[in-house]
Amino acid sequence: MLVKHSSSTVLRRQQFLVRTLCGSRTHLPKLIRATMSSKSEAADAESVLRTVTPSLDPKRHKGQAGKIAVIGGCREYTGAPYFAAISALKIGADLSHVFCTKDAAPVIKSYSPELIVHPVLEESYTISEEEKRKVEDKVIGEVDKWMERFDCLVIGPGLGRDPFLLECVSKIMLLAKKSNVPFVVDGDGLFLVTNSIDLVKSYPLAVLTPNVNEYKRLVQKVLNCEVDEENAGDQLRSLAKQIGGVTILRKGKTDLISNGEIVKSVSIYGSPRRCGGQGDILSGGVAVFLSWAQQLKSDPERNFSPSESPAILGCIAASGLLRKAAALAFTKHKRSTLTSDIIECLGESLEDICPAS
Ligand SMILES: NC(=O)C1=CN([C@@H]2O[C@H](COP(=O)(O)OP(=O)(O)OC[C@H]3O[C@@H](n4cnc5c(N)ncnc54)[C@H](O)[C@@H]3O)[C@@H](O)[C@H]2O)[C@@H](O)CC1
Ligand SMILES: Nc1ncnc2c1ncn2[C@@H]1O[C@H](COP(=O)(O)OP(=O)(O)OP(=O)(O)O)[C@@H](O)[C@H]1O
Ligand SMILES: [Mg+2]
Repeated sequence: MLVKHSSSTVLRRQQFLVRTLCGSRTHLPKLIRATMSSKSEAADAESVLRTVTPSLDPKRHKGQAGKIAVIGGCREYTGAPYFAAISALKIGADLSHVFCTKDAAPVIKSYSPELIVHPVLEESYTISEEEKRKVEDKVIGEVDKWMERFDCLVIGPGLGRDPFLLECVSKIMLLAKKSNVPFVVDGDGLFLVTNSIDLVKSYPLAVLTPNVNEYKRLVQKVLNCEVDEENAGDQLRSLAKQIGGVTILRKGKTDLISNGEIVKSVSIYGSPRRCGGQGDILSGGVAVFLSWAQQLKSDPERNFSPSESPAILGCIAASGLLRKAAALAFTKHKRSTLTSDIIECLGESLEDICPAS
């Protein structure tokens, strides 16, 4: 039988072996030294999922389990905002909104009647130079009407990179910060933030979820160096610290999470399929679990330690659930596993850990 060990067990064993064999740290082989100097603590994702997922209490009213808004969706991309928004609902949020361009809205609406879709964003090609200021005010006004009702935003899935649209989205980020609404920045939202890091700097309610390319660009821009795989945990911690303590979830074979203080890892076995859209599920999931963890934090009977910040807990829970659902979808669909198949497995995977009754 194949026995799997957690990375911390493996690390402890490596350290024990190395101490026993070499006696001194200076003699350690390079790879083991790198692992030791780049410590991250393996998170118990299932336990976090159990802690943050609320029970289905008949006394609660619509909205109390979370109101999420995705800012994304343009002419090219309609799948990404849909995946993020529908995942939020499938995990257990009560309401899921999408703010997208006028072109994308009918398409996203046609995927699902469950989503509330606002066709408010504009790309440069639809407006003249003279209209820009008026249109920007209108876009901001439309989003502002709703802002205080949201528990968390997901900014970026399928947003595209149109300069005028991104300018409007940077104003939406300022609105969210003014209202203390947490936000998850993903996809093209990270393109925007990497070029204007002040948009998120020192905002404790910001979570960045970069994939391999997005992370590389962030490291180059903020730390002015290349990605250092041998010291992955330490580098992530430095990056988060440099951006003023925002939370970063670095996606990959192992998901690494840091807020500049601690580094946690999630490496539950997921799926070998790398089809597009899995990061979008993750961003919707982080938004929901972060909102639930925020609710727990406001409970005076709960004593939160700094390592249990809602953002960190949200990232751990979403990563664990996505990986579990991806593994389940893969057992059913093998090579033809798609993002929609993984979304269909979110409920069953969460049920396995936190039964509804
Ligand atoms: N169905 C959809 O509408 C989808 C839209 N998406 C959106 O597409 C936009 C661009 O996102 P991308 O993730 O493509 O941007 P990236 O900058 O991550 O990827 C750009 C290119 O890098 C390559 N790449 C990706 N992962 C890599 C890896 N591990 N190693 C080496 N090369 C790699 C890809 O093949 C792609 O051509 C975002 O707005 C995103 O949200 C994606 O979320 C995927 C699904
Ligand atoms: N090599 C890998 N092995 C196992 N799981 C992985 C691997 N790479 C990524 N994942 C999982 O897939 C999730 C999505 O990561 P990915 O890098 O595909 O994001 P992305 O490129 O932003 O996706 P999207 O196509 O939605 O934009 C991660 O959180 C992680 O759990
Ligand atoms: Mg992505």
